[in-house]
Amino acid sequence: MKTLLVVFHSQTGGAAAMAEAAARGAGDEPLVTVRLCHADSVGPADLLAADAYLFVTPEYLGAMAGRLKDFFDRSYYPVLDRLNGRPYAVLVCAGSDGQGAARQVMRIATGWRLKAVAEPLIVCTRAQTPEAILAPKILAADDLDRCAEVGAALAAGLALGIY
Ligand SMILES: Cc1cc2nc3c(=O)[nH]c(=O)nc-3n(C[C@H](O)[C@H](O)[C@H](O)COP(=O)(O)O)c2cc1C
Repeated sequence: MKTLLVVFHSQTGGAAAMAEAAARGAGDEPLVTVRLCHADSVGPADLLAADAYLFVTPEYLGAMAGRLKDFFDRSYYPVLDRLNGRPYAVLVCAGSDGQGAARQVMRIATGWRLKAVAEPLIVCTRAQTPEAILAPKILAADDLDRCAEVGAALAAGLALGIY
């Protein structure tokens, strides 16, 4: 049995919905156990115990969410050189951009020598006003389907041992 660790943070629900959709997609693969975890609740031991990773974050101020960054800050050196070659993907929920957050996560993953198995998937909510940005997010079904596909592809590759 292989384990896929999905690590996320979310404030208004968008990234949480993306993480849940990806976990659901991955969950269809019987040979893979999926752990869906908030970034605050996981650390180095959880990374070492998993075989693949999905990092899911909102973009805040051009960067990944601070709570996901804290997870990386706590975990980076304890697992350095111990995750080499394991597969991962990044999902970002953004208002209108998302590239900065994706780039930051990928840079850390490169330091860990993880292997990207997909381009970062960015879902934009198009929220522009303070009220819209702070409102709970309901994502479109096709965007959630795309998240589920990333989870399913990662889990299938893991089960088949192709990474
Ligand atoms: C403090 C703050 C900063 C934000 N900065 C950006 C940004 O730099 N780029 C962007 O595209 N969206 C930005 N947004 C919009 C969020 O990425 C968007 O609302 C997203 O849905 C947040 O994910 P969540 O629903 O999981 O909390 C920002 C939102 C907040 C609250």
